[in-house]
Amino acid sequence: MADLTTVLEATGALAGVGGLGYAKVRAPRVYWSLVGLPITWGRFTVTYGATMDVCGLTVRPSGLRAFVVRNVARREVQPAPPKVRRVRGTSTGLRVLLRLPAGLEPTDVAAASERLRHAWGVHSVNVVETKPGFVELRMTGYDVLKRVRMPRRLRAGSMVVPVALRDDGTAFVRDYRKVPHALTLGANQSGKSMYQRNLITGLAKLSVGLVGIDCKRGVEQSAYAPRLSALATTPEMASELLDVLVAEMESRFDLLSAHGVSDLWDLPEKVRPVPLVVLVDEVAELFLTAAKKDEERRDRMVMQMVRLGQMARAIGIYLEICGQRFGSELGKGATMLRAQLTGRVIHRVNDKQTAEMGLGDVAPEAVFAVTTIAPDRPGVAVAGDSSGGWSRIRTPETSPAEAAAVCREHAHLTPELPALAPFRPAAPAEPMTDDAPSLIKPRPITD
Ligand SMILES: Nc1ncnc2c1ncn2[C@@H]1O[C@H](COP(=O)(O)OP(=O)(O)OP(=O)(O)O)[C@@H](O)[C@H]1O
Repeated sequence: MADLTTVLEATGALAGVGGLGYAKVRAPRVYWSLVGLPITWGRFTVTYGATMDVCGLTVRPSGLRAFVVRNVARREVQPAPPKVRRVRGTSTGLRVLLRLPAGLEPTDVAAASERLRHAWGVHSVNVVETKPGFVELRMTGYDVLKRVRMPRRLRAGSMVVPVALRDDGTAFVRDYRKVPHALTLGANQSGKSMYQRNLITGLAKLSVGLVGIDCKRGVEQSAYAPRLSALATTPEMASELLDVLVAEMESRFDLLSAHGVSDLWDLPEKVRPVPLVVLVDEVAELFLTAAKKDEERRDRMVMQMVRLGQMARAIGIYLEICGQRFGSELGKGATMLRAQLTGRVIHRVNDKQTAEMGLGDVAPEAVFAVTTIAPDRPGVAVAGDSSGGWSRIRTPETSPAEAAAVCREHAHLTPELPALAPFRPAAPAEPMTDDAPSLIKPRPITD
């Protein structure tokens, strides 16, 4: 009987270990919540002081403080680590809020993040300054970018779109009012289209007008036709569409000045024009010219895009440009346009020069991170903006059919914009399936 009990206990224990092993691989969130989080929390609590000490993150209090608080001379007080203000477990990691003492700054803690990661046995440690004097250590217990699951609670806003997951487990959002124009770069098969698809899926649900420029004959964007207010599929159409957008920008500025305001969002709601997001797929198709005669049109298009980039934020027209490279080889004005696109999402690229094109001017420390993106991780990218901050992100998998279905479902949100009506694409006749992408023809332009 005793033997049977032992066998049953051993079998139960083995099943438990097997179950945990399975959960670790197949359900890392569950494993983290049940096993990783309690262990890490305990390890953090026990070793915090010693770890901060060996990482050089302790400071000796000032003489005055030593005297007032402890009533002893400064040399008698041991260096102390930052005060822990809050510890919070999440489904992907552990968050610790620290109050930095005088003499320590956020960059000191960020510089030690690799050492902290090893000390506490977590996948990554990101350091975020939450307000002056406070930093949050965002630890992730496992590689959250391996299989992307977006957080349940997402930041919402009239022009905020969650697009991907950051490696600290938070959502990466495109906030058009904060970063109006953006550039997405990446080599073939790096995940640019997936990124655009996630973006469109989010944008389609908002009260915005979407304008597509896809000079690969619309292979990517034609599927979104029901939700597009305009679509250009050739450089000639794109040139005419950009002229119309610039004219729209000028008339919106007249509206602003008539109401004595300088920003679209300051207009009374009933007269406020709908914001527009202009999505340009494979920008090189617009810029490259086969013949001398095309150069004039190309230069005009670049100029119109630069004008939109410089001024259109105030009147709610936002640029979202995507390509494989974006440097001076694209011609006159290309780098001037790139400077306006301060949001950057750089996927795997073929050479360091392209990574520098993408991030060298806004977040130079992130250039190296781009060069380390593995080819077997499509969809992983480095996102940076002009604040100098950057993070690794990865989009969830969204199929073309899913994106097309969202566009169909929200077709009723497509605004009627008379100026863009000639460019309004006809919707595909059949709903698109994943196996059979359907192409639609844009309506011919009529005068
Ligand atoms: N976030 C992701 N997670 C998993 N797989 C992804 C992700 N992003 C992209 N992929 C896969 O990688 C492959 C290439 O993706 P995608 O078509 O988006 O790349 P691309 O950069 O647009 O390529 P191209 O320039 O050749 O059109 C696809 O098979 C896609 O399913």
